[in-house]
Amino acid sequence: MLLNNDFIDHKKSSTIKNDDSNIKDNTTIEDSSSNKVKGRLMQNPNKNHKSESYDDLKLDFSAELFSSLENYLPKDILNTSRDNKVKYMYTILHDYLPPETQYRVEHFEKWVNTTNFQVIRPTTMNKFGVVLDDFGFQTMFDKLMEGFICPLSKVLFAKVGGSTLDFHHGFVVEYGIDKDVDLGFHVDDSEVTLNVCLGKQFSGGELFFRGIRCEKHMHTKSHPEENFDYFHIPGQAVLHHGRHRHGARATTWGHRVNLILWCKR
Ligand SMILES: O=C(O)CCC(=O)C(=O)O
Ligand SMILES: [Fe+2]
Repeated sequence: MLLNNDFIDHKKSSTIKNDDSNIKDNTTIEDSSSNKVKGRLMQNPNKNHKSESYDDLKLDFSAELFSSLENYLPKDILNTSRDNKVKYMYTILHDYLPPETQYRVEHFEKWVNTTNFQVIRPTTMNKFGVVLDDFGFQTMFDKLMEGFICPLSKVLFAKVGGSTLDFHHGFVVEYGIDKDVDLGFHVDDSEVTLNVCLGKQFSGGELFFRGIRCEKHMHTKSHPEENFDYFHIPGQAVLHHGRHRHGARATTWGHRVNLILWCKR
């Protein structure tokens, strides 16, 4: 599942009210006249609903994501125009992944490196990068996991309890000159992983995937159809099964910073 980021000005979202019960989350949305409204998703998808296609729109997040999220819209939004649904969903997505987050993460990473502050490195494989959960990101990650990753994982990663994720390990990884170069072949210590490319300019750094395996079969051969390279693009993210074997190729030029959220239960 790929997620992406460069579209509508969410402040233009119109005021939308609804009184559905069975509400998953209360996200405050600000419209152009600064009225506070609630953007909400249902706890369970509407199974009888056939989602619209959003392929023809130039969206900030992938069209597929909008089609999936549509099933979780409250009834009174579900029956409105496609434009209205897009605005409503976009506002919720924007709230969970605000662009400011990217700057906060980068700033924190720089501060750690310039002050030589002692931090726990995210995994035994990284010499650079820092764990963010302990530095004020806990609530934001809780919200991101609960309101955004769980609904998607419930559908995409049901076998590993996608909807019951309740623990996360969030960190940034950094690659480039004087930083890490690449990342070896591994599986994550997670059920589901969100990997967001924060920037900046770089060459290389592709993720190579080699099929899902349990711990015991981690080193078995992959089949050709399991081999897949994912090219990072700043502002885009990939959500993958934690046991999907992968690694990151060398960042051959520039500076790459990614935000990783390992979600567990
Ligand atoms: O460098 C990347 O984008 C991947 C990082 C990763 O796989 C991890 O930290 O588990
Ligand atoms: Fe990983």
